[in-house]
Amino acid sequence: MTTTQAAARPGATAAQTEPAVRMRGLVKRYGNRAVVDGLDLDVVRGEVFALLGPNGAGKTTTIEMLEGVRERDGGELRVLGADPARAGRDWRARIGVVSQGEGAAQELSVREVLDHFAGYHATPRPTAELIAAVGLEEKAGTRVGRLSGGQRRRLEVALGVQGRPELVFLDEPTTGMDPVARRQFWELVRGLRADGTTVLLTTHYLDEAAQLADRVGVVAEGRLVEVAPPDELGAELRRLATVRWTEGAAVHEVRTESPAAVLRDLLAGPGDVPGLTVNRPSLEDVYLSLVGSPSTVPAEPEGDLR
Ligand SMILES: Nc1ncnc2c1ncn2[C@@H]1O[C@H](COP(=O)(O)OP(=O)(O)OP(=O)(O)O)[C@@H](O)[C@H]1O
Repeated sequence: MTTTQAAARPGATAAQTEPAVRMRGLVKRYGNRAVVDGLDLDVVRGEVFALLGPNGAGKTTTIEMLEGVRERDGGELRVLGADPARAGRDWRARIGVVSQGEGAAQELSVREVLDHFAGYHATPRPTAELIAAVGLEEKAGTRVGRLSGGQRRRLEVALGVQGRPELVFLDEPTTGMDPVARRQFWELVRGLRADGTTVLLTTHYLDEAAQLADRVGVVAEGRLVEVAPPDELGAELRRLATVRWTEGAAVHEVRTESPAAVLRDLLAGPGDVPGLTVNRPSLEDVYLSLVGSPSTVPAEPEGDLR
């Protein structure tokens, strides 16, 4: 595993420099199988952190242990300065949760549900503001049972941030949302971050992680494979560009740290260079490589320059 620490913001006080989330050797077992297998990670206050990983990697299990709804089998855990397994109601009021597949009361309208749950918070965000933030204005009077899956997801996101939590857990928050709703949600998260809220989210959308996260952690089989800002993930892999071109029926390919030099040599020759492309691994290529799936990053150069 690589870096798990992030720098504290300059000028932060001692209380603020304590990470929002601190895990050391976190373990969860089912039978004799560790589905979370020794996670070490700090999420600093005020950052947006995205956990990425294939289905079954252990992301939800990890988040549920952080929320205090699932017991851990080993390791140390501090969330907003407390052990989630023992923390009380005051602590719970400081966190917001959007979990997978939650269901709100079917018979109430969107506005009624939000008004109802507002009563559980000391200083709730106003219902109208929440409805606008998740783009449900046209559905404010609609019964929850009549909402589409994506609209219900938006309502769950609104409920998760209603109490102005210091720390928000968002487990696959945009699953089922259309592209417009997803972008609206991104704005909501950016607004939370601007207010100083710490956000820990899981997602299968790499563009979402790249757009939102200060850092991402890639989890595979219960272990953190790498932690880095999205544009630095897989730095080793990304150093290499792939230059491709064709000569007759043959496709040539060179992986290089200095594609400009390769291009200069190629273009110095007589005539055109058909099919010439230069590619660097995308975030998706890097991710696939980190989780051990076949990727589009070529293993070896298949051809020479001339
Ligand atoms: N109550 C349970 N009993 C036994 N195994 C469980 C239980 N809950 C989860 N698991 C197993 O733990 C592993 C991790 O599951 P988890 O839901 O944390 O993965 P995930 O990374 O969130 O996946 P996804 O991307 O599909 O949501 C999976 O193999 C799952 O089958």
